[in-house]
Amino acid sequence: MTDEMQEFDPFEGMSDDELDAMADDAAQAEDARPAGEPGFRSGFVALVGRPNAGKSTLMNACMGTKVAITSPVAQTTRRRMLGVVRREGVQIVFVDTPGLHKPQDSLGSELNKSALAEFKDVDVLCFLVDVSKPIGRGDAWVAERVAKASAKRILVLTKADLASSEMVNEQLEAARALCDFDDEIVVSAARGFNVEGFISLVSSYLPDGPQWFPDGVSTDASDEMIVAEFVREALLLRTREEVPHSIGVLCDSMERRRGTLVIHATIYVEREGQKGIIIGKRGEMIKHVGIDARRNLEAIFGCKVFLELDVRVKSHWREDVREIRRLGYAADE
Ligand SMILES: Nc1nc2c(ncn2[C@@H]2O[C@H](COP(=O)(O)OP(=O)(O)OP(=O)(O)O)[C@@H](O)[C@H]2O)c(=O)[nH]1
Repeated sequence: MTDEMQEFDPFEGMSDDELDAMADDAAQAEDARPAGEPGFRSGFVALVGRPNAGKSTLMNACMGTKVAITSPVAQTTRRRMLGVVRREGVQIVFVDTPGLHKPQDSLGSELNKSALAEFKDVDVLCFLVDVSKPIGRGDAWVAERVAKASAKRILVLTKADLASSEMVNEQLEAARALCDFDDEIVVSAARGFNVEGFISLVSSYLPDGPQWFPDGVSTDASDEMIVAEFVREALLLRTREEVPHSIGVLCDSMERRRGTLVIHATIYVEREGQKGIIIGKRGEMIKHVGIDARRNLEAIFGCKVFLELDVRVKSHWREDVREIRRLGYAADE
């Protein structure tokens, strides 16, 4: 670099006020969303709430297809996942987030970080509350963060099929006290009740904008990520107590051979005993996990799948951020 270049100051002669104004302009330009077709609306809509509130089930119901895995096990969702829904003149990009909870380990902290990161980047925040569970301190903690976000806020009471209309009204009242919401809706994703109403409500809060994803793209998840998640779902549905929480899955390879998708995935657990449970007597458990996962993967990929599974022990991986990152469960930096 020459002396002449080192001494060159592009801001020379500008006052502090002018420099501040320039910085503001630059920030605004960065915030500005690309223009879409006239009258087209779009935006990002995060589904947030406590574990098990029904976030993934609602996203799948809106999409009319299963992209996110679901189970009765708390903290099923370990990665933020996008689900794209298209309606006349509008594109909604749903963001399914991990359930917010009191973390017990590094994995839990990463999951919370990953969910909270969405609070500042979306157009609409949907706070999901399970109608069948008493509202507790955990909901209040989430609501406090929802209240501070600049996005539009919608209260979504889920699992309406599990409650009488009296219970729904009581829960609505309790949830309204948590935060000042722009709107509210009661749904049952399992029964399809008000799912279309929810899509319309969310759409009404979206700004003018571009089509963020081309037609035909329904998620940002890679094929490998989908494989790992569906193997994990099959395991969650067949294991109990601490075992489901100790499971991590990585898709090692995927290859198309004469119309068949040949997949190898590794299941990680924390202890030898857990490995034994997952393999099961004479390999029965792992065989059934493989069958369940394969059925779902064949439906998703639309072809025959050959799925090979290994089980390995990785002690205390849930406390090791490097391992958490390797498995894809860490919050983005
Ligand atoms: N009866 C009923 N059950 C539901 C409904 N929605 C979700 N569930 C069930 O509730 C459980 C949790 O649902 P998920 O969609 O996995 O919940 P989540 O909020 O994504 O959970 P995390 O991943 O832990 O954050 C599953 O067993 C679902 O089948 C509903 O509308 N009615």
